[in-house]
Amino acid sequence: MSEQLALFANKPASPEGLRYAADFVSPEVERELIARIAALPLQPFQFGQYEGKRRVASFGFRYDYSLRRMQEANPIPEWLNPTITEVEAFGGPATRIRQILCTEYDTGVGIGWHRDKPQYDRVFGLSLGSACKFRFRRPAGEKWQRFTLNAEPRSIYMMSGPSRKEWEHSIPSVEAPRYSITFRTMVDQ
Ligand SMILES: O=C(O)CCC(=O)C(=O)O
Ligand SMILES: [Fe+2]
Repeated sequence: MSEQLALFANKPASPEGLRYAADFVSPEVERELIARIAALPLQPFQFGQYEGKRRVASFGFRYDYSLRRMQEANPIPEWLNPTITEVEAFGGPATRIRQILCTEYDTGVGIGWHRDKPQYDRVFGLSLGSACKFRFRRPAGEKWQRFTLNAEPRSIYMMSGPSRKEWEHSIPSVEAPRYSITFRTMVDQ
C-alpha cells in the first residue's frame, strides 16, 4: 500500500496531548453534580454570533471579555472538592486546578470553534447528562485536519500540549441537555 493510501486507511489520529477516560464518575455522582449545577445562578454566555446560548458559572477566576483580562471570581465551592481531587489525580503530579466553569447546554445549544484563553494551562472536561461530539480541527495546508471525540456522559477529557495549543475545539448543537464541568490549571505568572 502506498503511503498515501495507508494514511486514508487509518482512522484520523487523535490530537497529541488529548486524553480521555470513560466512566470517570458514577451515575450517583453524575446526578448530584447536575443538581448542583442546575441550582447555580447560571448566566447566559454568548460565544459566537449565530449560536444559542449556553449558561455558565465560573469559580476561582473568570475571563472578563470587556476588560480583556482575568479577574478573580467566587471561590470554588466545597461540593466540587472530591471531584477536583480525582481530576488532579487523573492529571498526574503537580496538577493544581484553579479555575472551574460549570456549563449547561440546552438541546440545540453548542459552542463554536475556539481555543481556551492562554492564561489557562491544561483543560479537563467532565461531561454530564448526555453525550456530545467534541470536535477538533487544525490547519493542514489549505484544509483542516479534523478529529471527533465522542464524549460520553460521566467521561473526562484532558487537553494539553498540541491538543490544547494548536487545535481548536467546538461542540455542535447537543441533542439532549448536557452539563459540563471544565477544570483548568493556570499558567504560572
Ligand atoms: O462543555 C465542554 O466540555 C467544553 C466547553 C469549552 O470548550 C469551553 O468552555 O471552553
Ligand atoms: Fe474550550
